[in-house]
Amino acid sequence: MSGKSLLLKVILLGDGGVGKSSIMNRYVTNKFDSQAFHTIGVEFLNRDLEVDGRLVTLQIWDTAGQERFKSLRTPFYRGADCCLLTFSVDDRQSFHNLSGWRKEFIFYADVKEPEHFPFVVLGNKVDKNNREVSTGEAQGWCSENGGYPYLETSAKDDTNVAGAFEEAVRQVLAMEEHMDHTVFGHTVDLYHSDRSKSVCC
Ligand SMILES: Nc1nc2c(ncn2[C@@H]2O[C@H](COP(=O)(O)OP(=O)(O)OP(=O)(O)O)[C@@H](O)[C@H]2O)c(=O)[nH]1
Ligand SMILES: [Mg+2]
Repeated sequence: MSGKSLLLKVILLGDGGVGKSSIMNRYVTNKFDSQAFHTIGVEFLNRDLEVDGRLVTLQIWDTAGQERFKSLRTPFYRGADCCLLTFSVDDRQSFHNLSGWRKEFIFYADVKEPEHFPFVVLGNKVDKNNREVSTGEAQGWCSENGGYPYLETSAKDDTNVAGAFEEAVRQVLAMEEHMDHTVFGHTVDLYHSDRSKSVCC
């Protein structure tokens, strides 16, 4: 296990009321408030964890989902290592809005290669029995829209909350590994292209 802790910024996005603050608070403080207030702007909390032998400090950014707070949240998207796109399984509209959230994130975070960015999709409030979005439908959207991992959570019951953040870390680490290999590949390519140039001139 490496002794050095890696600082990762993960950001929770999704409609107002889907449970973003509740997920963050459940994970960091192990508390749940059944009458939580809407977030205004952004808030963040840190938590250390270990994933596959790597020590990680997660900086979790919780954003305000209500449309009227858009200008307060978007300046904080830059530098995020992973984005947790969140909807509530008892709210079909929040599921339909996932594409819009992804688009907003890519634009304001200025993501250069959106197809390689680690998104994770969370279907929250699985403890409720008035479900409007099935597991299969959500999984279908994830596989058609970039092959994102999908996790069903309940901040209330503490279902899969830790698992969601661990998955986020795994996605980032996997991406880093992929980038390392890509950079190595490019180095070799550049070497060859330089040589061919010198032959030409
Ligand atoms: N039953 C149930 N209720 C939940 C769950 N998560 C959150 N809630 C409730 O849903 C309401 C909204 O939760 P929040 O965490 O404030 O939602 P949010 O996504 O942060 O909303 P904004 O800050 O407006 O963007 C609150 O009353 C929570 O208690 C859950 O897993 N199950
Ligand atoms: Mg909130």
